[in-house]
Amino acid sequence: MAAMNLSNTTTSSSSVPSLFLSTYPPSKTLSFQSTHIKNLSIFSSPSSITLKTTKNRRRHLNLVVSAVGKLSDSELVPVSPESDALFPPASGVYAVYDKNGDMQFVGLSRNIQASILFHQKSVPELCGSVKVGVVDNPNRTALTEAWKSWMEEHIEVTGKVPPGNEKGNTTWVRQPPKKKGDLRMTPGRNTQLTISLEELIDRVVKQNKVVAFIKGSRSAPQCGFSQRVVGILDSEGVDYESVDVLDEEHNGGLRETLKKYSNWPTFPQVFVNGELVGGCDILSTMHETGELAGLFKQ
Ligand SMILES: N[C@@H](CCC(=O)N[C@@H](CS)C(=O)NCC(=O)O)C(=O)O
Ligand code: FES
Repeated sequence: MAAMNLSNTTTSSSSVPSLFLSTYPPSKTLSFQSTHIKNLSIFSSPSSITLKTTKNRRRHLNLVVSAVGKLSDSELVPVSPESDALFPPASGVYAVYDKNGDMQFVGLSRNIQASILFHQKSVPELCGSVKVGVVDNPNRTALTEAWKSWMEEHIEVTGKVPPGNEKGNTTWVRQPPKKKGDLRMTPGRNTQLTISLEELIDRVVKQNKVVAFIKGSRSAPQCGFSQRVVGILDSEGVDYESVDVLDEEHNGGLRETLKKYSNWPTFPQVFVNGELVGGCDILSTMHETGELAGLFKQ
């Protein structure tokens, strides 16, 4: 926990009382001036000071107080995918060194433990050892300050930014999962089908566990009902195929043929294990009751 010392109280030449505070660990020295402050009461916590003025107005100062020490003073802990070195699931900064002891990356994280595990899995060859610094009061400013102080210290010593922090380097960042594309019933309008569209629909719904026939693509649904169903399937985390019934170029005639095939007049239509389950209303209810999750497990 950080402690604060009232190190000095002075009166400046303009007769405005000034207050100098220092923090321990010595992450920041803070000075404060106010014409409102005459008699002060000070209440402090690790993250803020409340100053009570003669007018009984409370003034809060949020401090950037962190328990992060210097990078050079932090302990270097060897890691490997097999090692059981456990880091705190806390907010803070971490520096990753390769097996030759060269620093590769300085990161900040809301969960140091999860971030390091992620790096160990994604780039084990670059993870030899790690230094961590927990930030006590992990607001955004405090985290950024801690990260900056480690970066600056490293740059001062080596004269360079760690390779993983160079502009454009994506080795250490989580890539958002790529959205699957939509399934197309034909390669294009000019392709002659050797089987009927009904048969093609039958194959698609029987050969894929979950198929959603929607208006628009899964990445840009063209109707609120379809959008809702895509959202439900995404949140269920199920692997599913989607077919855009509005795509006349690749799925010409599908809109009307599917209504006859399923005997269901509207879209979206969701099939599971070859059977029509329903549209937006049915899927929403089944999602809320948990029935859908059960069905996907079958
Ligand atoms: N209550 C329906 C709502 C879906 C709906 O009404 N869809 C309409 C408008 S998008 C539809 O597909 N109409 C037939 C068509 O556009 O061919 C459900 O639960 O799915
Ligand atoms: S396209 Fe209008 S409600 Fe679906």
